Amino acid sequence: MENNITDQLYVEYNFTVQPTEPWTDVLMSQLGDLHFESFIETEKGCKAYIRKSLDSDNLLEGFELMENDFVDLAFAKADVPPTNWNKEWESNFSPIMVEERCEVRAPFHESRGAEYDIVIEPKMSFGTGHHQTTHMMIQFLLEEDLTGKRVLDMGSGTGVLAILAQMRGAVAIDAIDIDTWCYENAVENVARNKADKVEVILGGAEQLSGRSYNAIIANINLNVLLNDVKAYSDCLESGGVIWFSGFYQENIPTLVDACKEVGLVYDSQKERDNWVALRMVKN
Ligand SMILES: C[S@@+](CC[C@H](N)C(=O)[O-])C[C@H]1O[C@@H](n2cnc3c(N)ncnc32)[C@H](O)[C@@H]1O
Repeated sequence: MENNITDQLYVEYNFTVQPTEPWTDVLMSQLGDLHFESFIETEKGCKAYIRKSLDSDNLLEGFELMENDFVDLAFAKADVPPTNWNKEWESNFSPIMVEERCEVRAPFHESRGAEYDIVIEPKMSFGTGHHQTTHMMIQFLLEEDLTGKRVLDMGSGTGVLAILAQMRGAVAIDAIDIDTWCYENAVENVARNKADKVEVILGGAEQLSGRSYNAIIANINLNVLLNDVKAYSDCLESGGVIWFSGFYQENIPTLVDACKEVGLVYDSQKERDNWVALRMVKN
């Protein structure tokens, strides 16, 4: 399996975005919904990568941003030569430290002995702690006492937040992701960090029926959160906490309104470069 994952074939879409602000961020967020797995910002927009097996000639037909009058979008695409993603990461991935307490590093980085030392081999999955949203979720988890709690990490990516939840005392953690690649990668990272209370599950909100949690982590994107917020709330116990991220400051009222409808009350927020993370509590 290791070789299959490292040597998958990818297609690169090189996007020109006019104006780049704020549209490159919006574009990357929306491409995530179309199964693009990683992004590199460029001066003129971004490069986005999708597995060749998920690409098609008409992939972007009907894509909303292409028809948006406020932004000019153009792209060129090309096959990426077979790549050893482990090697790529070795040259690109620097360890990060959050609040001087939680380090997220790759296996080839030496440990600095942080209170929470998480080893992640991200390959093509989201969640190295470098992204603003992951960083804020780590901060929230460091502030919360999860002792004895049952936790859901929805949209778990590399599994970094589920692993941290166990380190913070959670006794049962479900890490659910809709993407097969993320699922496989999270299984590996959970084993690597000996996070034996984390169960990795492939799927989306349909996996939640009959489950119940004391706390939920959901770092995904606005569309998915709005669509699935009721399912999340339904499996959160009264008094439970839910953290959301994966959207911008301007989206807060929309999400808070949708939360109100399903009994979730605003508590507090964090911001990083216009990205936001919210802490909400269930009535
Ligand atoms: C922004 S990443 C977050 C990864 C990680 N939790 C972190 O904080 O770094 C969002 C993840 O949600 C997953 N995802 C997208 N839509 C989803 C859905 N409907 N249900 C579950 N997971 C989803 C993606 O595959 C991706 O891994």
